[in-house]
Amino acid sequence: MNTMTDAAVIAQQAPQASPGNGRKFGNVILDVKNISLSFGGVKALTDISFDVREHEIRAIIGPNGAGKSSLLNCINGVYQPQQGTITFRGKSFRHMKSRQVAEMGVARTFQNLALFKGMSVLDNIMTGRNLRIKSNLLLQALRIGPAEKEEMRHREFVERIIDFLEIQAFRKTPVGQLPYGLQKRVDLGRALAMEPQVLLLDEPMAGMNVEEKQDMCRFVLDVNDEFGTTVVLIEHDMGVVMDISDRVVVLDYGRKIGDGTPDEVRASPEVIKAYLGTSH
Ligand SMILES: Nc1ncnc2c1ncn2[C@@H]1O[C@H](COP(=O)(O)OP(=O)(O)OP(=O)(O)O)[C@@H](O)[C@H]1O
Repeated sequence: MNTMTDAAVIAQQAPQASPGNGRKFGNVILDVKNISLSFGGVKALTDISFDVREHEIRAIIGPNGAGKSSLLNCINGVYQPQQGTITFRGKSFRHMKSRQVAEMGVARTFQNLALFKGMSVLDNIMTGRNLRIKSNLLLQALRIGPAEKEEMRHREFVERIIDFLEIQAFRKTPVGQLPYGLQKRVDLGRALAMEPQVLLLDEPMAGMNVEEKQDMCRFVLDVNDEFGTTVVLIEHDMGVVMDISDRVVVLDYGRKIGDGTPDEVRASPEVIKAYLGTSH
């Protein structure tokens, strides 16, 4: 999306009822406090704080290089911020491994897909169940006793996700043969297979055509609505962000310059300036 289009959406769209209106949120499930992250001399994030409430759809936006992915990577345990804390369901951490974060109930999708291209849709989504597989590797390999029953249960769960995402026709298709929009949907399915309480989506609509974006929006809203999953998403498409988010955090040069409902954020002169002043 070009500069004027982004800025135009932020500044000129007629204020509408926020999608947050009438929606019920729970307590704070994720609390990011005073996070700072540097790579050598590059300050990727400076003193970032924001919270996410249960059942909310929370967007993180900002021009290229603003620090969005770095922030998601801190929440996810991929990056370890030099300062600040992240509290997830009352448990605080700064240096947590990705696997531990995942075990606590946080799943994510990736900007650049992290799927096994040669494996089927079903097997890719099944990899999302790994954290939940209890039986040992030998029993799994031999598919005997409790391992067989457990695998059946996981397969049933994965089939439900496949139905939910309307990708039944591609169950056995190697992921690499699918159009990009469907690959993104499989990536969402893999994250959903973890039964997350918080789903982090890194540019879920990137590279999609209009129809694919509409489908993905619907799935994100349905996941949030039907499973009550809290969603934190990075997205460049301002129309999408303003349509589906309850609250929006705005970053620029690693600092937070806005935080509020879509209406509040798009009325902010600082946010408008950040978008007009960039080639993104
Ligand atoms: N692993 C890294 N090593 C060094 N610098 C990094 C690393 N990751 C990010 N940065 C720097 O941190 C800053 C923020 O980058 P980040 O990727 O988080 O921004 P972004 O908002 O996600 O950008 P984009 O919209 O282009 O994906 C940039 O200056 C980037 O060059």
